[in-house]
Amino acid sequence: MAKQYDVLFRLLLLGDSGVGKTCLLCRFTDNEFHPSHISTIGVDFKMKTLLIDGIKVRIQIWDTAGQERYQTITKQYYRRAQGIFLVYDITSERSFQHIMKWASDVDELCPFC
Ligand SMILES: Nc1nc2c(ncn2[C@@H]2O[C@H](COP(=O)(O)OP(=O)(O)OP(=O)(O)O)[C@@H](O)[C@H]2O)c(=O)[nH]1
Repeated sequence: MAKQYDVLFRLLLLGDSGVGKTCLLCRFTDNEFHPSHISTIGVDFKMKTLLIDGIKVRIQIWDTAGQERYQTITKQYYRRAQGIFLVYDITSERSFQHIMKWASDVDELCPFC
């Protein structure tokens, strides 16, 4: 059976609830947009495989809940990530200001990320 991928990258989306993390992920993996906001519960993930210079690169993107009540769960995923996207809503200054808080959580839990 042919190998499904050559390399795997695990990436993580972080940011306040409602900033559009799930929408970004759906657009990237399925090229779809769903206007309703259904809050992510805990963590979810999607994958996409790209062919780059003949190498099959599988990207596994973990979509985390922005709501504070799920942070005990979501923080367990920081260390496993090889890259982290900090997401904010360009129409919400508050969500932009909170990026500092998300970044400091990452620094604390995952200093070598
Ligand atoms: N106008 C506009 N609305 C967007 C865009 N991206 C997302 N939204 C809307 O923003 C809302 C929240 O999007 P989600 O992707 O569910 O937000 P989230 O960050 O995953 O939220 P949590 O799962 O609660 O952390 C939805 O109602 C989307 O329709 C965008 O680019 N433009």
